[in-house]
Amino acid sequence: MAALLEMRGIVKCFGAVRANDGIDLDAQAGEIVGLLGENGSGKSTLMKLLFGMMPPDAGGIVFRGRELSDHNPRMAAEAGIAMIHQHFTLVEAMTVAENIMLGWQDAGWRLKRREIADRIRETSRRLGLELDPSARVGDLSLGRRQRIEILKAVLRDAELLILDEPTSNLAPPEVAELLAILRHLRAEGKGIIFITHKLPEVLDVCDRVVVLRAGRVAGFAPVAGADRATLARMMVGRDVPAPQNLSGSGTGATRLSVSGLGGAGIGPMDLTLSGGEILGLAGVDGNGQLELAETLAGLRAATGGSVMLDGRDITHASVSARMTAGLAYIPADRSSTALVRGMTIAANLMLRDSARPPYARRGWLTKRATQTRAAALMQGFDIRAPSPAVPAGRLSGGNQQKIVIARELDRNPGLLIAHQPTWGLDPGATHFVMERMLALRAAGAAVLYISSELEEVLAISDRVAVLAGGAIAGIMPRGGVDMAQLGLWMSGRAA
Ligand SMILES: Nc1ncnc2c1ncn2[C@@H]1O[C@H](COP(=O)(O)OP(=O)(O)OP(=O)(O)O)[C@@H](O)[C@H]1O
Repeated sequence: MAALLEMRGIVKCFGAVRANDGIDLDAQAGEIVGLLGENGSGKSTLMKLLFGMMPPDAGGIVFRGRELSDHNPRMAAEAGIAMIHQHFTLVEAMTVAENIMLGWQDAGWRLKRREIADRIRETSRRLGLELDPSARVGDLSLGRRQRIEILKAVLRDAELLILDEPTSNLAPPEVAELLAILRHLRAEGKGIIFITHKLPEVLDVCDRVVVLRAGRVAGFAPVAGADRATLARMMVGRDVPAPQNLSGSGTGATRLSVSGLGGAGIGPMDLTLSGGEILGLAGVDGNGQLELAETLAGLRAATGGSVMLDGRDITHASVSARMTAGLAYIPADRSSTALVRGMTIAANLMLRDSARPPYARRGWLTKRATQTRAAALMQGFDIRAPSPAVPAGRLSGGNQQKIVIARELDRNPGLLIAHQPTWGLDPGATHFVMERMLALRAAGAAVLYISSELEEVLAISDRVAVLAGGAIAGIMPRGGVDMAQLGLWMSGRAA
């Protein structure tokens, strides 16, 4: 049987960077191909070329037996390829059905509202999308919005769906639902290219993996018989050990003391964190994680209670006063809140030090000091880019995240608030970041590690707390973790 998709010898360079360096990739109808690779290995670039978002420098694409060249996204969609973007192109004030209709007129479709609603209901039931045509998009979770994009693709008869890290912003139940939807799509004969760094997802749903490294195919294998260690080794080219969480005394003086803290979506809440301690905050996303992190970082106002850092009251302190007091913050949504995409890597790395000697003198950044520090951080954190002078927005997603992590960790903070710090990072980078958090702990810092990845929280924390409904449902020491109890807390059923 001819392949649904054949990409041959694909090359794409950005200046001196060979983002794709002669890549071959096939996909069949009715199969899920996992496209894996380290941060910056060329996955997104390859998919952008396939979808016609930019032209390759060399190579050929054959889709359903026809050569696809000089195409743009519209032509790719007409040929039967759909790209499910991470940032959705939906109008929030409109209903699901209205959003589906947008663009249909262009495609020459003339359907009555009722017929459209019927089609949506039928397809939604068949694929397990659980979408109500009359629901307002603004009221729907991220997972549901993503499903509207999948629905759009299916209703337009897409034969190949590209999903680039589709699970990174989803809560665990929604991840499981998405994987079930992918299985339905496969059963209907669709081809799927699935990019993810989460190896359990790959093992769960993919038929085959193709692994990229530095713009080339480093390996491919059927998923049957593979395990996490094999996949991680194929991606990184070496074994990725589990982080060693050894000492973890937590016996230092209290660094963070939160009492009766309230704000929009959270509280009142009490929390203490000692130096030399990592407190893992588990829980299903959307239960006040963002609100708590932003209130502690000074981006949202507290409406009650107090926050003390090293004995100083910072409840109403500005963001910069908190930073000066020793607080560092890695937000979950790094690309829009913590990075200035148009600014260089060096400038982004220096954002917090732009007024401090030796990096700044009389209000001006000193070029040599900043370049030297930026180059050192790029090396230390394995930020892959041609030079510190490249705009941050040109880096791969994972490398952009490493800029923020490097900047915040390098300041040797007394208190680090890390919200989903490993989102978008490959296994090697994830391991590295966890090791750095442990080093920070060993140096006496307090770390609040907020993550919906329970496995990570359990691996790194000295105590595990659960946030549910904007409140701390309970806290237990790492040694005595009771999974059943954790589950109850996470589901919001206190027991
Ligand atoms: N528009 C661009 N201009 C310059 N360089 C780019 C551009 N887009 C990508 N690159 C470079 O191409 C390389 C591959 O990037 P790509 O985004 O394809 O990686 P990726 O495998 O998707 O990574 P990640 O897992 O971090 O998302 C990187 O070195 C990146 O910096």
